[in-house]
Amino acid sequence: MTGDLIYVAVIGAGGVGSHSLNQLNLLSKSYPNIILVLISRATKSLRALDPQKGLSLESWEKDLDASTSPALSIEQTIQILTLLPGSCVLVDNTSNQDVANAYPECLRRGISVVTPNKKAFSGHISLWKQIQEAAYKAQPGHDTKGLVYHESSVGAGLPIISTLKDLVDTGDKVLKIEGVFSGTMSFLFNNFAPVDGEGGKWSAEVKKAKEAGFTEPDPRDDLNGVDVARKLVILARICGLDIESTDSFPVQSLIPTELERVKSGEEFMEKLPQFDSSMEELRNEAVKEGKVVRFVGSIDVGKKALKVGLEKFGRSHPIAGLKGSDNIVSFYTERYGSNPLVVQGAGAGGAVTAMGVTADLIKVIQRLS
Ligand SMILES: NC(=O)C1=CN([C@@H]2O[C@H](COP(=O)(O)OP(=O)(O)OC[C@H]3O[C@@H](n4cnc5c(N)ncnc54)[C@H](OP(=O)(O)O)[C@@H]3O)[C@@H](O)[C@H]2O)C=CC1
Ligand SMILES: N[C@@H](CC=O)C(=O)O
Ligand code: NA
Repeated sequence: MTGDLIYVAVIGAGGVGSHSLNQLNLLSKSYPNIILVLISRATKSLRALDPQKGLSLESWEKDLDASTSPALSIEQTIQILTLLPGSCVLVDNTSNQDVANAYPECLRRGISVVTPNKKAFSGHISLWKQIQEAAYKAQPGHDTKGLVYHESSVGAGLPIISTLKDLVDTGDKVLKIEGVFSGTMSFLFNNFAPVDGEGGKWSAEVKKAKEAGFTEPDPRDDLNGVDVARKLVILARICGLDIESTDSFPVQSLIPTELERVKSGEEFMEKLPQFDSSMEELRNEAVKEGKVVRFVGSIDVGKKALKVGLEKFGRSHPIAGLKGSDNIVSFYTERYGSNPLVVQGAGAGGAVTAMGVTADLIKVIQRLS
């Protein structure tokens, strides 16, 4: 399929970003009208000398490594995209707040946004409202505005946001959403407190989750429950609830009190083994009841009540039997009655998260073509 040129800028080339760039390379075989004009990391950037030709999607990694150009600010990136003579898409593969804060400006300038970054959609409600206001809608006066897609901000590539939007847009009434929303927490509890057999050491499992690329850049953002809280805020807002921020409801943190003030993620990881025994107590308490402990979240839409934290489950419960980094999300709605619509599968990891980003990019390209 061909069409007008679509200029793409990718910010962030880490665990998700590198897979996203490699998937973009594959995508460009079917959509030769895609032109990669820049890649930016926290420390360096790479710009196409000729924006009509773009960067090589085959050798982007080597070319970026060899680049001596400094990082670009989001303002510089917007400026570069604004001067291009066609449709532009910003792919934000960072967890950066400044980049997230700039989405309304991008959208107003007609730059579409595709991202797994949760910060914009789960931050203060005022930013969410600015994004909704600035994004394209099929209404007079909106024809020059950008599109925004963020499937991977909840459950990585799993179709959670698209499913919820379809339920809402087709007039179903969503009553409750509940499940396991963190790939990291799922991996940790599935391995630390398995249904069968011996579990590993808590801190060793945290290290493995980080190495596997499941955690946030700073794993404390997973362990303090905020990552799950962010996902719930996003889903609740799609259901029409005006949740002000992640501070608006109870969120259980698994960070030991003694480590709350530790400065760096590295120091935190170093000291975490000292607290393994308190997690073991938690595990043993559940075992005595014939149960396992898991980290879950729920949204009761009618009561506008969100909740994040530990719960115990019987060994035959679907949440107890999850494997790997699997998420499970159950949507209880009027149409689906007492048998919820359930989405389950890997909820973290570079490749599956980038899949959601690339699928969103395809939607944007198809709508712009
Ligand atoms: N990992 C996962 O399983 C999932 C991740 N996500 C989300 O995806 C996003 C990326 O996660 P992940 O790839 O794991 O994180 P990484 O830490 O691996 O990568 C982050 C990237 O962002 C870059 N970066 C940070 N700040 C800036 C900035 N100001 N300007 C330009 N580049 C910047 C970093 O640059 P440098 O390389 O120079 O450090 C790095 O390349 C996050 O928002 C995360 O929440 C969502 C779902 C699942
Ligand atoms: N750190 C997150 C990544 C995906 O959102 C998780 O573990 O779920
Ligand atoms: Na998703």
